[in-house]
Amino acid sequence: MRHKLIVITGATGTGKTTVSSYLTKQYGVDRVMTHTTRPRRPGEVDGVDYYFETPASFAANHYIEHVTYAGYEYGSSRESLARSFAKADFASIVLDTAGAITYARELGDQIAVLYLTIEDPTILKQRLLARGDPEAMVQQRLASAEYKRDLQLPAALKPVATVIKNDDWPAACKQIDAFMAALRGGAMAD
Ligand SMILES: Nc1nc2c(ncn2[C@@H]2O[C@H](COP(=O)(O)OP(=O)(O)O)[C@@H](O)[C@H]2O)c(=O)[nH]1
Ligand SMILES: Nc1ncnc2c1ncn2[C@@H]1O[C@H](COP(=O)(O)OP(=O)(O)O)[C@@H](O)[C@H]1O
Repeated sequence: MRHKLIVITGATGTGKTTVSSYLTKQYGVDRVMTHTTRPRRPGEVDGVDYYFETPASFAANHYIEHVTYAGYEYGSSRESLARSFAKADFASIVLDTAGAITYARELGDQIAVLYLTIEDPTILKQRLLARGDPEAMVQQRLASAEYKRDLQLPAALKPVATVIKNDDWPAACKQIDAFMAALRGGAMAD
């Protein structure tokens, strides 16, 4: 069976990290760790949620792609991807839509894309505050061009993305389960 990378993308607060954890718990999908210069949120752990970097240490790594999102740097490395594939046949990675487009172009049919969306984005603010994000960080995030951009599924991802509506978590799980059944069926047949 070939390795598959599930790229999870969508706007801040739509549930990307939650979906990634669900895939790990339910399906043993290993999450590819990425690097960031963003400060840690309460409860986040270095090497578990991200590799937290200083601007200098961030610049010293080698990335498949890297982006600036709401004023901070984020990047993903080939080494992290190889580490996940050594552990499991399926891996996931959480990316902004710019990163997802790069992965779709570079890795072709080795990836599958989940695009997360919610009907009423105004409730995202409450979700971010409930998650424990500082108010100032939430304001900065929701005002960013990247956040606004990621509220729409980019045209380049339309042919490869499965849209998951995450207004309601049990309903989202059903969509993810259907996606995994199709993906595992397809990967077995490869
Ligand atoms: N392109 C790219 N995006 C990343 C990477 N790591 C994280 N991101 C994205 O950066 C954005 C901001 O992430 P984060 O600060 O954790 O905020 P969150 O989306 O609110 O959880 C999200 O869209 C992440 O998916 C990466 O290595 N490359
Ligand atoms: N369907 C849902 N209904 C209510 N809250 C949710 C739902 N999905 C995720 N959340 C919560 O919303 C917050 C943001 O989710 P998270 O997975 O961190 O988003 P992202 O990684 O896309 O920024 C978290 O506190 C999470 O527990």
